[in-house]
Amino acid sequence: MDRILRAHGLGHSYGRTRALDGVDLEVGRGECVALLGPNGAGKTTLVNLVIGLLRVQQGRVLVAGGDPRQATTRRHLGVMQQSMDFPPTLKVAELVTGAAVRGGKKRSAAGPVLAQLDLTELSGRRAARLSGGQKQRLQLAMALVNKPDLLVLDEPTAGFDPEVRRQFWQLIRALADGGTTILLTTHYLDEAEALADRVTVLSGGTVVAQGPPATLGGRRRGTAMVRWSGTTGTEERETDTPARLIGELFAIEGELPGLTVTRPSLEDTYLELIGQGA
Ligand SMILES: Nc1ncnc2c1ncn2[C@@H]1O[C@H](COP(=O)(O)OP(=O)(O)OP(=O)(O)O)[C@@H](O)[C@H]1O
Repeated sequence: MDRILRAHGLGHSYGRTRALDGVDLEVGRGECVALLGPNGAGKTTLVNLVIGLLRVQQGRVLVAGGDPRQATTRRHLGVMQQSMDFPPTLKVAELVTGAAVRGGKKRSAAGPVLAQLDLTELSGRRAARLSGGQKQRLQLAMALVNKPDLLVLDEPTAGFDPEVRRQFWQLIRALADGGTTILLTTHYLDEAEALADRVTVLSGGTVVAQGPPATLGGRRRGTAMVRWSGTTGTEERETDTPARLIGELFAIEGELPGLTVTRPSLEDTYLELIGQGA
């Protein structure tokens, strides 16, 4: 697969704080990859290395084959950061046009992107006065106008109400389905599940799990817990094949009062992975 992002062996410290330690991350063309992890896991540090805001201390990062600290490589990136204040006088269309011109595109590139993100009617509005959800769409328009090879979204829905979050998910999903390559960070497991083809879970600066959302945690997710009331109290067994185990138990016990079968949810698995499980 054509890799748009290749990061290998990344380590990063702020003074004595080890923020990243030996992190590998790859994103293939057309993939949507989520970086999931609790506060302080190292997500923003990793993103800042990918977008060239931080200098690499240890390891290597290549975006579209180039060093993200170089202006020529940054042209391949579209970035939406956690918060952005817009200058008080600038209007929506001016900001998107400005972003196009800075990226070496024609001014006319702005129109289709404004339409795509449902911003055409807001073109003449001052950006600073938009609602949170509208500002977020504007930031996305500014990131997309240069048709980036990699779109980077750092906690794109932090602080939004559920409806705005869901609308934004639809937008991102449509972009992903249209072939845009996306790297996003999130605290929210449901967001990673809704959007990402692949999830990388960071905790304490290292990758603790990687894979499609449904397979997070590997085999543990498939493991079921079978419980029943035995003569000496509650009995429990872990198994990958609960139907077979129950059949065997019935054959021995004759009956299994209070029988329950539970599987860990993705949420349980995630909390366990980041060391906050029960
Ligand atoms: N500029 C900085 N100076 C010192 N320490 C920092 C700096 N930036 C981050 N850190 C520390 O590095 C670690 C990783 O932080 P980072 O912001 O990358 O995590 P994060 O996963 O993005 O967290 P959050 O979800 O809270 O944004 C944390 O311990 C944090 O306190």
